[in-house]
Amino acid sequence: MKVIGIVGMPASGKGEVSRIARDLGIPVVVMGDAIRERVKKAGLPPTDANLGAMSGKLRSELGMDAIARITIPVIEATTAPVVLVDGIRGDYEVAAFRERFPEFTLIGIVSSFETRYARLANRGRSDDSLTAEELRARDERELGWGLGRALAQADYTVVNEGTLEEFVAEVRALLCRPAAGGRE
Ligand SMILES: Nc1ncnc2c1ncn2[C@@H]1O[C@H](COP(=O)(O)OP(=O)(O)OP(=O)(O)O)[C@@H](O)[C@H]1O
Repeated sequence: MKVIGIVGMPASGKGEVSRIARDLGIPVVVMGDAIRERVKKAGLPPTDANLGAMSGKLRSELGMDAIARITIPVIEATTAPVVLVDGIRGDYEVAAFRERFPEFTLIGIVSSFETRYARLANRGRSDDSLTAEELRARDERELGWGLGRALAQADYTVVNEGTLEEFVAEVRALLCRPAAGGRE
């Protein structure tokens, strides 16, 4: 089973990569869904603060690779030859996936703070109404989980500073490359 991981700062374009993969027929497992599910079960609204607190709780109880370990059986259950996993936040998670899936490939998505902040303003998800300070705080929280170290371990890096069309073309080409875990 080939597993492709996506890592990037908040609003760098990871969700767009998932959409492109689905269009190519590659199933996508979103690590954040495990957190959203648990926040919902706890009867809490899916705010940035609640999602962050639940992630922190799982990591402190089960270890820094907790969400990866919760996600591995979900990936395996797809029984697909290629699966994309969205939501990697730390180097411990990368290590867990690399250990379980020898053909694991990590793709890093990179966008500047200004670009990410401008795109968030247009997205309108329930946890998106952020000031620049709040986005900085979200960045800091995720960097604290080892996001920078995970990005540094990427096998491929895509800079997402241009148009969506340019990004889509670059990601499609990458996902179709056999060396990147692609389908051909
Ligand atoms: N190149 C681009 N041009 C214009 N808009 C873009 C581009 N890339 C992504 N976007 C938009 O920016 C927003 C953030 O992207 P996306 O949701 O994919 O980020 P993310 O990394 O999944 O974010 P998060 O970490 O918060 O889940 C989305 O509305 C997306 O459609």
